Amino acid sequence: MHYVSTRGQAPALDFEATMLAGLARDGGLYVPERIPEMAPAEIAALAGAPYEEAALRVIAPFTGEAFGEAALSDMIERAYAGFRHEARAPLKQLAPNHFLLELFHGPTLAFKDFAMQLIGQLFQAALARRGERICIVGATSGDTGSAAIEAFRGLDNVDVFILFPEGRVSEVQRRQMTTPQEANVHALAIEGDFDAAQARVKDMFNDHAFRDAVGLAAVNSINWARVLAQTVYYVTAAASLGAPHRPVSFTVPTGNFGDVFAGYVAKRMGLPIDKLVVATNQNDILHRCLTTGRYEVEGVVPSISPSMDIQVSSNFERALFDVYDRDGAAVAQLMEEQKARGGFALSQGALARLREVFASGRASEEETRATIARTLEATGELLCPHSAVGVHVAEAARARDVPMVTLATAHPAKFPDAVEAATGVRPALPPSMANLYERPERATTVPDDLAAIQDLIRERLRR
Ligand SMILES: Cc1ncc(COP(=O)(O)O)c(C=O)c1O
Ligand SMILES: N[C@@H](CCOP(=O)(O)O)C(=O)O
Repeated sequence: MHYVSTRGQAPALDFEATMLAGLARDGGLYVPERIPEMAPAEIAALAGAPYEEAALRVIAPFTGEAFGEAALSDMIERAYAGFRHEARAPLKQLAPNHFLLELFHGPTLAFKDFAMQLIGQLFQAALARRGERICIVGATSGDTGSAAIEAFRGLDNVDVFILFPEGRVSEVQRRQMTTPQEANVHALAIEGDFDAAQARVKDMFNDHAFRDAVGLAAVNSINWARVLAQTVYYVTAAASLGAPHRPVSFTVPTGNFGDVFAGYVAKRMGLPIDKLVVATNQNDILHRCLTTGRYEVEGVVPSISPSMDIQVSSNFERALFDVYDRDGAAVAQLMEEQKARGGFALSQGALARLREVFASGRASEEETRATIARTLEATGELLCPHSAVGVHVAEAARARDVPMVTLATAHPAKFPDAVEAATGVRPALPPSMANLYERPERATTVPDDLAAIQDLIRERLRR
């Protein structure tokens, strides 16, 4: 199995090299040369199967020769052993034909753990075999950072630098990143928003001398392995609702488009997904784009769902690659336009092809708060604000005869202020995090300046 860049100019790589590379050297994102398909009988066999078995069946065809099946199976077992729910990704019914897929039972209370716990294992196996060390630099709007730190803390062949937007993550998210005391963990508060942080990370990958000198690696959904691991829970959810014999739709709270793109991969593998509904908060560039055909970056406006406060949505590039018939030059030109002019117009054909798969909607702050309150009252389920954006959009988008699954992407206790303001109920952290507020914090504030951040990283690596 080989992977190609969405901008068409980087060499094709196998799975392990793709995972270690992160961003392609032409600035693009890696995608599989072809998507392996699952036969209907294979999908049906996963109904009720343990999550780990489904993960092995979904992931193995993408990893090729990189890991033997037994080794991959062991890594998957270890990755999910620390989840607090036996089903890993349980489905709960909210209303007739509307289900919630709870993705927050991992160690850091967000869906990121599904991929990060696994790629922690995959990285360690690859690095041990190669005798290499890496320097992870990630950007986060709150959840990727804590999940990455949890997966890589304390490893002696990995340094983890996480750029989070200063003052724009919840206190729990910040403390999850600033309280680990291991020397290989570096929490950096950038004076800018998530888009700035992600742009600086991509700048570092595009500075090939720096990239090679420090052994740069990616844990954002820049890394194909992240997207791949997130594909699994679409398959388990659909199979338990009757796939392949019954279509299912998903509503996905969306920011960087990685999670919903994982759903798209599942659809391409043969999962009978009717619609993938992109749910945005007031930072609604994706909803506007799917509505008007124009992708126009506006300034990020902070919201009560801060992890989705994103305007430059990295993985949209992967979807564009497909709807532009895998024409890397066309995608590179759109990305250039976005960088130079802050936006681009989709061709009519590309827009039509996107709309065949994706629908979209947006939730205002008020609608998000009202959904948290209403859902608690009607179902007893306490939603985090991101999941509430999803539920609000799903309620408008769902068809009577197709089950809708809304992804619950984080635990409400990560956003206690917003949840309490909406409901009067302050969600408690799980016991493992009970003393989070007492632990000492450690973070360095950095300007939104590439050279300054690179200097800091070089200096920390020299110590
Ligand atoms: C809690 C939560 N919900 C939703 C999202 C959006 O996911 P994506 O960026 O993959 O679109 C994020 C951030 O990634 C998140 O942390
Ligand atoms: N919401 C994310 C933003 C980064 O997304 P990623 O999937 O590309 O890592 C976060 O919480 O950090």
